[in-house]
This record gives sequence, structure tokens and C-alpha cells, in this order.
Amino acid sequence: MKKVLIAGAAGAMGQKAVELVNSLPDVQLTAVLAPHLVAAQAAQYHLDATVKVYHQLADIENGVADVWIDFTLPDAVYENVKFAIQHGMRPIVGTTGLTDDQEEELVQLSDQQHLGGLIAPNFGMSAVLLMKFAKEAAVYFPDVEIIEMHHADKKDAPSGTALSTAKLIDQVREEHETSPDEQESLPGSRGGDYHGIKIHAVRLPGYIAHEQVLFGGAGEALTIRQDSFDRQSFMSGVKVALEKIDQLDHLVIGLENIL
Ligand SMILES: NC(=O)C1=CN([C@@H]2O[C@H](COP(=O)(O)OP(=O)(O)OC[C@H]3O[C@@H](n4cnc5c(N)ncnc54)[C@H](OP(=O)(O)O)[C@@H]3O)[C@@H](O)[C@H]2O)C=CC1
Ligand SMILES: O=C(O)C1=N[C@H](C(=O)O)C[C@H](O)C1
Repeated sequence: MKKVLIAGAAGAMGQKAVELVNSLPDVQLTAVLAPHLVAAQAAQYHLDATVKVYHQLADIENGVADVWIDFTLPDAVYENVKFAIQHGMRPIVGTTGLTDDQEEELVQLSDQQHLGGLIAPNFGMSAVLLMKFAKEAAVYFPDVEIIEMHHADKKDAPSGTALSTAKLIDQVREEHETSPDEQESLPGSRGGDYHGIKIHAVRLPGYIAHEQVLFGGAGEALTIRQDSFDRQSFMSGVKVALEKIDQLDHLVIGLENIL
């Protein structure tokens, strides 16, 4: 039986992860890290009496779990995952906002500890396919912009998925000039800029997680779009990660690399 700790168990994604782990026969939820969850709320969050509730990293006991699932916040994820690896727990990380340097440090640390894991900016199949198709299209359409749309509570911008999409496109598209004399009469109007790829982040109630990649060519355009209408859409990816985690001998970046 694989023992699992969920960090961020009281959050929107953490609650879905608790439901998933509770539904699987060969894994057991043994602990959660949830800073503000009090004992009286445990049942409401589907945590049975055997689940240990920790409020801070320092309290977590050795051996409490084999796997660390992280759906927390951009400013917490690095310390959490470092702690997990240092204490022998294989990380499955959905939290976005890790910098390239932090990701690299965690990969090195997991190599030193001979511990595999996964960091995935998106566990949804539609987003994984969108990124794959966008990378393919960018070879033929180097002019591209990204629009991501999320719920109003999202803390980070742009989304991890949008940033990953831009990085994948950047790997394949040919060097080319963007309009050098462009001027913004309202600062920020043209969006964020990743190596010349504009990223626009929309935050509105009613949305969950959506992305469009717009390619423009001479007299034609191509739009690739994905929509996550429900957070359940991310759970099939987390389930695959749980199934494969023991076979990973490296900290893998991207769900597509374990499918
Ligand atoms: N990879 C993927 O497929 C997906 C990734 N995400 C990402 O997952 C992350 C979480 O999203 P979401 O669930 O919507 O966010 P929420 O704000 O709903 O939940 C975040 C949770 O993290 C908890 N938390 C805050 N600080 C810490 C800490 N230091 N240690 C442990 N827990 C902490 C919060 O607890 P409290 O409120 O008590 O402070 C809260 O319950 C985001 O980065 C988001 O981008 C989201 C969807 C899909
Ligand atoms: O915060 C979210 O909701 C999501 N975050 C991830 C991201 O930043 O890409 C994945 C998905 O877009 C939902």
C-alpha cells in the first residue's frame, strides 16, 4: 500500500486529490498539510480519523508517507517539494509558479537522493494535447500569441500552462522580429512577453481553466483551444502519476513525459 500526503488538502484542487486518493484501492491517504484546517473540519474535507493533519512542514514526521502530492501556492511549493525530497517522499507537483532555477535545483536534489517524481503544470489531457499541437504548429506559424482564462481566485499570472506552452513554442519557432516601433498608450495592453511571445491572462468568475493559442499567417489563422470546465478533468493525470511514480528514477517535468 502506497502512503500519500496531500499538501493543500483544503484547497480547490487539494479536495479533488483527497477524493481521488480515497477512491483508489492501492493507495492510502495518511496525512495532509493544511495550514488552517482544524480537527473539527476533518470529516467535511473527507479526512478519516486515521489521517494526520499537519499545519506546518516542521511538524511532519519521518515515514508518514511515500508520496507527496502538492496543490498549494506559488510561494509555498518550492520549500514543500524540497522538504518532501529531503525526507524520502516522491513528489507529484501540480502547483504552478516554480521558477526555472527552482525547478532545476529540485531536479538536482532528487537526483542526489535517487528519488523520482513529477512536476506537471497541467494534469488535464486537453491541455497536454494543446501544448503538443501548439509546438507542432509553431514550426509553420512563427507568429503566435497566447490567451489564458482562469477563475478570479487564481494567484499566479500567467498560468503555468501558458508559460509552458510559450517555452515549447520557443524551442521550435524560427527567430523573427516583432514590430519594433509598437507603442502602448495603455501600459500592459500587449500582455506579458516570453522571448517575444505575448501572453494575455484573463481572470473572471465563472471560468475554471482555459487556453487559446492563436497563430497568424499570410491570409490565414489557426486557433488551438482547450477548456477545463471542471477540476475533475485534472484527476486522470494525477491518477496516472500515482500509478507510475514508483517507476520514475528522475524528477520528470510534464505529464506528457510519463504517458
Ligand atoms: N497542475 C494542474 O493540473 C493544476 C494546477 N493547479 C495549481 O494548483 C495550485 C493550487 O490551486 P487551487 O487548489 O485552485 O488553490 P487554492 O487557493 O484553492 O488552494 C491552495 C491551498 O494551499 C494551502 N496552502 C497555502 N500555503 C500552504 C503551505 N505553505 N503549505 C501547505 N498548504 C498551503 C491553502 O491553505 P489555506 O487556505 O489554509 O491557507 C489552500 O488550501 C495553484 O498553483 C494552481 O495553479 C490548479 C489546477 C490544476
Ligand atoms: O490555477 C488553476 O486553476 C490552474 N492552474 C494551472 C496553471 O497555472 O496552468 C493549471 C490549470 O490551468 C488550472
